[in-house]
Amino acid sequence: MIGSHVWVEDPDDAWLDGEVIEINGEEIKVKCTAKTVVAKTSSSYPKDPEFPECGVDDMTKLAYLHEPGVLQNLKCRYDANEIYTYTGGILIAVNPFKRLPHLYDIQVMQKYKGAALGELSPHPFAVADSAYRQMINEGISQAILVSGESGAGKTESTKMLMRYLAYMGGRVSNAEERSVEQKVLESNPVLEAFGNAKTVRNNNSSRFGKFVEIQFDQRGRISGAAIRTYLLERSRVCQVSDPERNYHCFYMLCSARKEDVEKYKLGNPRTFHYLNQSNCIELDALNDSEEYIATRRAMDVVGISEEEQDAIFRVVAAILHLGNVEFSKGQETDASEPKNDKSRFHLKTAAELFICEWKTSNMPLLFRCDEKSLEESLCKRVFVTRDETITKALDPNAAALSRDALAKIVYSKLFDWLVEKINVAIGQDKESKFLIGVLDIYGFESFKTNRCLTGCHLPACL
Ligand SMILES: Nc1ncnc2c1ncn2[C@@H]1O[C@H](COP(=O)(O)OP(=O)(O)OP(=O)(O)O)[C@@H](O)[C@H]1O
Repeated sequence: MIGSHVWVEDPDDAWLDGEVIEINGEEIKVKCTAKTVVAKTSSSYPKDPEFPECGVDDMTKLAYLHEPGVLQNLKCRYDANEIYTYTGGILIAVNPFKRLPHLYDIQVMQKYKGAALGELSPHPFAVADSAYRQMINEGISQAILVSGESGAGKTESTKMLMRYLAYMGGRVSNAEERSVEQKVLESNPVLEAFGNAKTVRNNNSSRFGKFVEIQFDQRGRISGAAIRTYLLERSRVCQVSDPERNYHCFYMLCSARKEDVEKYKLGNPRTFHYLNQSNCIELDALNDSEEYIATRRAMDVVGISEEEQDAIFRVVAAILHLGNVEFSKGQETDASEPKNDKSRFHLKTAAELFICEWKTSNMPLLFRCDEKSLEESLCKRVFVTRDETITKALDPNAAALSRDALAKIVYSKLFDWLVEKINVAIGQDKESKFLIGVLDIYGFESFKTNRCLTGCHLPACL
């Protein structure tokens, strides 16, 4: 109808609103603020002329629940620093990309305690409070799903949920003993050091899914917790492209205190193949050497001993050395061998670092190899049939693929071990009455092509 207000799609601004000034069959002419556009009637949407200036705190209150209406509402709330909005029982968070500490302080937590969902402004504390109340009142375990695009703010929202649950179910612990909730929150830096990396969208992107299970006793007090992780992105260990980085721990270790860098025979990260495939080495807002110290401290807090920490970083360094082993043609047909002295040095160092004195550590024995065995495992493949064992030499390309597969599997085992270790340190309550699970699932990304860049089909690449 002429004079009605509509939304029409726009290639630059996604949606433009304006007034219909002409109708020609299937097409309408719309006068927008900056320009007049012609659009198909079928791809235009009605606009609510009475839409409140500051938007609505629950999308279900919108006169029209369509894409331009939802986006307009989120935008005007965002402009007023209102980053949270409900859609019924679902909370939508828009990443503010700036700290808003007044939204999360203790007074705010107190305000949300016991308030019904929808009574106060939309907030992760309200969602956590509602889950906690339902668990107590109905005696049923609860789950909160946090989902969204990479960089949307899932991990930050998860931390807020955890903080609130810790506030509600926390015990008064003595100064010497750390509470379960403290340990869960303090395990974050360790998991982030080994499971997060810079991606195009997020400088601290979680490259794994995480399910945190908070266990409660009959009285609603936290009695234990467990962290389960899923689908660590293994391919990143060997392949990074501009402007992304590998896992933070590799850069941290290269920037560690001098004695550690010397002990692990490291140096400039640009000299390592697994790091220098991307030009992005340093990050503006992240000091790798400070992060190294902070990670070590966080490891102390979650109960990883000095000896275990050394074992962990030896494996990290060994992976970097392994990545620098290049192969050339060997003497036999289709065989391979380390390319030169430099490759031999890295192979030897990787083998040395992989061998540890695992006396008191219960870390799984990843390797117990000398240089020769490591070389053989990379340059040859062993097939075991019912009657015999066949050893086949691998050409340089295949040897490089075995090297990468080994690096990936070792790294993912190391990550699993760390998670296990954190769980032991936090302590689980097998007798717990109920639990609240928070699932922070891997942010999805949309690429033109989604595939493994090596083209190999090794399971370790998946
Ligand atoms: N509520 C918030 N307040 C302030 N900054 C935020 C908030 N949410 C997100 N950010 C900022 O955005 C960055 C990315 O957020 P976050 O790591 O939570 O995203 P994500 O959805 O978990 O991404 P990925 O799936 O890649 O791990 C954070 O490092 C932080 O700088």
